[in-house]
Amino acid sequence: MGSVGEAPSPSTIPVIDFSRWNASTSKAERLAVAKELTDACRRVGFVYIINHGLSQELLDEAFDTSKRLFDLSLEEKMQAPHPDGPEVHRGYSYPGLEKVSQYMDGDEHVGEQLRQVGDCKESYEVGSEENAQQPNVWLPESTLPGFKDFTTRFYWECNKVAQSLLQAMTLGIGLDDAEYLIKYHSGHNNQLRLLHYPPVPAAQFESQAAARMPAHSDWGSITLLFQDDCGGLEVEDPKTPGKFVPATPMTGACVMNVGDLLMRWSNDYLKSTLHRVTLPALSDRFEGDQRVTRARYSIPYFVSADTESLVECLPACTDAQHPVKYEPVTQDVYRKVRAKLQYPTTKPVTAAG
Ligand SMILES: O=C(O)CCC(=O)C(=O)O
Ligand SMILES: [Fe+2]
Repeated sequence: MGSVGEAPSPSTIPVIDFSRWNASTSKAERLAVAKELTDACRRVGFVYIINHGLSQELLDEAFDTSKRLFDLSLEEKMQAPHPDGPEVHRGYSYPGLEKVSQYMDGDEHVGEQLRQVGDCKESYEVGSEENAQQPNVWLPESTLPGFKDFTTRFYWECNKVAQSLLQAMTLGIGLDDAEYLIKYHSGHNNQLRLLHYPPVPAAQFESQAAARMPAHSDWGSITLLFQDDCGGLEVEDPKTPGKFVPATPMTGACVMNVGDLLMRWSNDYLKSTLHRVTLPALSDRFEGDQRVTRARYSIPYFVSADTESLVECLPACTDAQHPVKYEPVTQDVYRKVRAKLQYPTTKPVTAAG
């Protein structure tokens, strides 16, 4: 494990004011934002986006909705259970069901061993209603009135931001066709995830019986992440492998990062960076005799290419000095290899974390 993070500095994770993209009609101004964004995605792989277009009111409602969901009893939440196995990633995952790891060789036995240390988190995944491969799993409306309506609306609002960011990146990368990336990202293969890391006695972390979310990279194209004020998200310092720096919460900002498939697509021009969730900052880490950690709520939105997309080196990312590094692969084949390691192939014995 890397060393504990130091104070964040904007030079580590850049901040981009995206109102300059949304409001601008000047080509030069848009190109400047696009270059800044692409540069951040190359150097760090992580960037704070401020003034992205989602109102604070909408974000507050998203966190309220998430809190209402996780405040339900386990029995109620299990009315929308994540289906068994790694194929469909929708509905409610109780603490310990999903194990995040960076292990990618495809050996299921190793995957099972990694799952011995449970991740102390619960989550709920929502997708497009039109994604037949990944059918949504909804709670009965009476269990959480308005949940389906709100999360569906929020999903499509996040997709608007994602599309603007992809357009800016297309320009920044230097692709001739301004719609190049958008064409592969209809939005129907994205995933909205509500995440709750419940309070846990510190001893469980100290004895390494539990973790929040170990270091990993995301699999898709880009991820937009909204986080509460708890803290704990850390990003690997691009200059010092193994050292993690905090991605300190910034009210209203979205933390954007590049995923593995976009890195591959760009012939490693863009960077998919390791990140993890540890305990909150020292100052407010523990409460009471049991030294219980604060709860954390976060909302990642994973943006993925459509399943049949053939991911082969972007035209602007190869030349004589930069030969193509990777074989073409479809989004679907790539996703299946990664998903297999995160969810057990058989049903675990208990439903409690
Ligand atoms: O909770 C967070 O802030 C990080 C979540 C994350 O990295 C993920 O779900 O891939
Ligand atoms: Fe992640």
